[in-house]
Order: sequence, then structure tokens, then C-alpha cells
Amino acid sequence: MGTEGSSSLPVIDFSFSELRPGSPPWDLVKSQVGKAAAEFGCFQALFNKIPQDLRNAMNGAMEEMLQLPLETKRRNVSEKPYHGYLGSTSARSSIYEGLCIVEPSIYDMVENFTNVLWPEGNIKISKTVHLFSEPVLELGQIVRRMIVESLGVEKYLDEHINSTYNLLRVAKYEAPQTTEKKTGLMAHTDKNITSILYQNEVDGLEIQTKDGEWIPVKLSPDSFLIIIGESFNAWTNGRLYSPYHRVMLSGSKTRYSAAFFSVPKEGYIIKALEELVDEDHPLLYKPFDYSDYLNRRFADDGKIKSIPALKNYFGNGI
Ligand SMILES: O=C(O)CCC(=O)C(=O)O
Ligand SMILES: [Fe+2]
Repeated sequence: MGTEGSSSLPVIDFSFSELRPGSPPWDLVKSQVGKAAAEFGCFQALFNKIPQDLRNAMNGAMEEMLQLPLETKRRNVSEKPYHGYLGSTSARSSIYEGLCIVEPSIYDMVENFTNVLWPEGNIKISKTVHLFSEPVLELGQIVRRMIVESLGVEKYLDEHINSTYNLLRVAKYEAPQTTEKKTGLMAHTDKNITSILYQNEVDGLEIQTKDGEWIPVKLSPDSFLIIIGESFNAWTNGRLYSPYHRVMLSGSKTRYSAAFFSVPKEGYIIKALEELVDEDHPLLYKPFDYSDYLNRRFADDGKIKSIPALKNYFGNGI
């Protein structure tokens, strides 16, 4: 699986031409994914389905969107917390900014987003974001299917896949112009199911292992980082790990990233699978409504910062 000693993250190759469920390569990759999700809650996925010119176009699109004037970016709004423009707060650094696109694999949804930023339209950006998102979201589905299969709970696969929607957040971390590392994004766990991260050539993401060690992530241009969120941890009753991660930057290069989040749908109740609760694995969290959790987090944003909030709100007392 490519782990080198204790201080590097698993690297898993998804670049097989025939990665069909049930095929020998599928079973091989599946066992690597299951292990990595349990031990690190995170792994690097090598994925050659996106040609270099599309990656370059995506890098250009991220730059173009995030270099727009502040008042333009602020038009990216949503009633839902964390679904629109994000500037700096006490939980995010002054070098961070993000824009959100709901369901980026649906062309009309991407166009709705670009029309807000460019009232005259921007077909080039819409097409790039849409074309880039499709294979990334396919990768996400492959990973989730493999995880569900590796836990032996296939009967919930359709329910699981249908319980989420996709949110893309493109972010900019302004070059700090320092030799010392500066915080770009504070340590946090993701609240959702899975996150798939892509970046321009500037590294900066760090992942914390179960032992508390921070590992800097070196992402090759054709790879993505998969992170397990708290909701996946809760649904699998702790079988999967949900790691803390942060962005630390130094130097003179601006970092751009695209995070594809699979998010539980409005009103979906996350309840640990009964097959995964037993004497050795007592119930970790009471069933919870994801939107309720997010709203509470949002209300507390800036106060509780990196405290593991899911346990605070819905922990089962263990
Ligand atoms: O920009 C990155 O690489 C990380 C973003 C992230 O962790 C998040 O938005 O939750
Ligand atoms: Fe995150």
C-alpha cells in the first residue's frame, strides 16, 4: 500500500483500467481502502482519469474565481451554513477564502454559481468545473462502495449513496511570505461523510495520526486526498477514523484547493448500523440529524473551535 514507516500516509492506486466491483483489482484496492480508512481515516488516491490539460484548466479556474473582487465573491450566498463565500473568522485564518458550489456534477448548478459571479456568464469556467467534478465524484462513489463492502454491510449501499449530496468548496490560501509556517486553516475534523481534496502544486495540508503525530501531505499532481468525516465515523460506529487536519503554509506561493464533500441530505438521521454495534463496539453516538448538528456547530463557530463537537452534542457517554 506504499506506507513508508510510521510517518507517511497510505497511497492507493486507483489507476486500473478495469476497476469493476468484484474484479481482482477491485478486491485488492478495496482491502487497502478499508485498512487505510480504519487506521488513518485518510489516504492519497492515485487517479489518472483526469488529463493534465483539465487539471491545468481547473487550477486556472480556481485562481480566476478567487481573484475576483471581494464584493463579487460575497454574492456567493446560501441559507445553509458553510454553503457560500467564507472569509476569515476566528476559526479560519486571515489568508483563507472559500467559494461553494452545490452539486458540481450537475451543469446547471455550476452555471447558477458562475452566473452569480459573472452575470454575463462564464462558459469556460462552468465547463471546466463540471468536467473536472464528474470523475472526482465517481472516485468518491468507488471509495464509499469499497468501504461499505469491506465492512460487510452491502445491504445498506444504496441507502448510503442516496443519503448524500455533493458540495464543492474552492479555497485560496494567500502566500504568507514567511519562512515560518503560518496557519491557513485551523485543525478540525470534517463533519460530513467523505471529503476529496485536490490542490494546485502548493502543499500545506497536514493530517494528524491516531498517535497525535502531524504528517505533512505531499500530493502528486494526479492524486487526491480522501478524508473520512465524523458522520461516516458515526454511521460505522467508530470502525472508520475521522482525522484532525489543518493547513500550514510558508513561502511565497498562493495555495488553491478544491474540496469535494459528500454531505448528508437535509433531515437525514445518522444512526450507527446495528450490525456494527456489539459488546466489543458499544454505541458511540446517539442518532442525530446532520443539519441539526451543523446548525449547532455554526452557532458555536469561533467559540469551540477544534473541540470534537459530535461527542459533546451526541456522545453516548463513553
Ligand atoms: O484546503 C485544504 O486542503 C483543506 C480544506 C479542508 O480541510 C476543509 O475545507 O475542510
Ligand atoms: Fe477539512
